[in-house]
Amino acid sequence: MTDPIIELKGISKTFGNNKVLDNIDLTIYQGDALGIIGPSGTGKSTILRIIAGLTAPDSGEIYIQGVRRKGLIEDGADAIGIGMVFQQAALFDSLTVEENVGFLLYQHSKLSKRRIRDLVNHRLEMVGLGGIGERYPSELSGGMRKRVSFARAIMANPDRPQDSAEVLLYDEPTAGLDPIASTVIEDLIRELNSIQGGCGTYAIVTHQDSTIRRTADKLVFLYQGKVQWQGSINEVDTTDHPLIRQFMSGSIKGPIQVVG
Ligand SMILES: Nc1ncnc2c1ncn2[C@@H]1O[C@H](COP(=O)(O)OP(=O)(O)OP(=O)(O)O)[C@@H](O)[C@H]1O
Repeated sequence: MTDPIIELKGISKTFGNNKVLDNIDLTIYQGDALGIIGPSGTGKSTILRIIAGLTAPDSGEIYIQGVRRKGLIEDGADAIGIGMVFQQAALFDSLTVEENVGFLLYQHSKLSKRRIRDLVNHRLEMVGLGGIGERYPSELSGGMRKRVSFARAIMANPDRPQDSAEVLLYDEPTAGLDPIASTVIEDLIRELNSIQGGCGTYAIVTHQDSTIRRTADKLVFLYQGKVQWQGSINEVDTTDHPLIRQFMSGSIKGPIQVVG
């Protein structure tokens, strides 16, 4: 087994009266392809935001490569870069694709415009969108916008390699996509996992069966604030854990309360 790259210890988070995460322990190892699954509203996105340093837990500790994180990501950089691909591509509509992908480099680096353009083009090629840098997000399909947001998440500054994302967090990257567009994104997630300059470790939140099966090696199942089950992708079909059986079959009968 490789070393832990991210460790959550005793993480709790309450919104109002809603205790969303209740003393959660979770470890992500170098090279993990971890799927986080569970019914709606069980705190999957919240966990990703806590790992990314965008949301503070109420209690508990977060270790990044063995170093305890203090505060949020804005309070100090982690030892490794952690990138997040959001459910909505979250691109700036008034900027071109190139300006979106190179946004942080244009804002914060001393690299020349030409150098940034080359780096952006390379990333766009990695996601299969070479040559579209001049277009605006409104001119792209939903799947293309997601791929552009991938390119932005894996953008690296050669002057600050420590800022490159070593861990990527995907929040429902295939939600709302047709099955073929989903396959393109799923393949991309896997490819980024293996190619040089990609992101070797990732966690993915998804409801889509194909995405669970094609992108995750390990799974954690969240429900009622707790990690209720962990296992490999193969075990998801063989375990007789009642929560997993109900969830994977989509049955309304079982221990998971049907909301609405
Ligand atoms: N900033 C916030 N303020 C108040 N409540 C919040 C906030 N963020 C999340 N919540 C609540 O916390 C709960 C968990 O939300 P979260 O988005 O993490 O769930 P999820 O498992 O990702 O859900 P889904 O599968 O539907 O996307 C929900 O009840 C949500 O309404």
